[in-house]
Amino acid sequence: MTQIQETPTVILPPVLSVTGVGKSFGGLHAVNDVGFEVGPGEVVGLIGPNGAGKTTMFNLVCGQLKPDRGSVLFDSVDVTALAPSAAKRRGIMRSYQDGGIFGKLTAAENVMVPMLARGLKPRQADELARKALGRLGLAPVVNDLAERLSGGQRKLIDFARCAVSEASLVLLDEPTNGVHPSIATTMAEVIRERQRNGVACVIISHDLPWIFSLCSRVVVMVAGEKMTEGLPEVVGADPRVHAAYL
Ligand SMILES: Nc1ncnc2c1ncn2[C@@H]1O[C@H](COP(=O)(O)OP(=O)(O)OP(=O)(O)O)[C@@H](O)[C@H]1O
Repeated sequence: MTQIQETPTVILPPVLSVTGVGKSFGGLHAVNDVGFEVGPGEVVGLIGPNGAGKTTMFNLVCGQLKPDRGSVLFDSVDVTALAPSAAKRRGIMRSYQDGGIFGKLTAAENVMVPMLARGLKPRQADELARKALGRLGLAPVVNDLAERLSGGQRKLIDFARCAVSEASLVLLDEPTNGVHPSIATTMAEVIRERQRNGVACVIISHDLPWIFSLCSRVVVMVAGEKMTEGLPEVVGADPRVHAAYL
């Protein structure tokens, strides 16, 4: 009789583990007792109406803000008290809602900065930067100063910078804002490619069709609290989520 051997299931520890995190500004609970996990190579959406606390949550994860309560573990190490530069060195990379780039540098130079910082030769960094920007439709403006470019183009520079990083966790804040839908599709392809290389990603977006098609799981925040989390199709059909957006 043939014996069928079961393949053992390997459960990898989460790359990011946020537990009971809270942050208040004066009397305002911007983030109130929120927890969620992100597995290695997982792409998770973070959605919610304006003022829900999503960007504050990113600031708490990457060390830009210190939580009043709770903990943030990255690769099973407590990074709650780490400075942003230390979090970055450990492998957490983020993009910013406003593009967060250097206006007096060219588009290519902006993308090169983190690559040079990690020791790549200028020529190699320049080549990779141009390639990443070209893929996002920015080939004609690679040599233009970032301050001369549109908000959408600056968002793409910020995205390209994340795409070429060696981070194992990337936090993207409204990456498709002001971006043409065809380029948003290319961005999703880039994120999936990074995912296949084991890079985990948390994405804040108000573009629900885009985020639902990309993520394996969606966390919903409303007024500083986690309302729910689950599969995109389940979250998308939840009347509480619809009500929160209305
Ligand atoms: N540094 C700060 N000082 C005071 N209040 C702040 C600060 N940062 C955020 N807030 C407040 O905390 C709440 C949550 O803001 P946050 O930017 O995290 O929300 P969000 O979900 O990212 O919103 P949006 O989708 O509009 O970007 C808001 O009421 C905001 O005004």
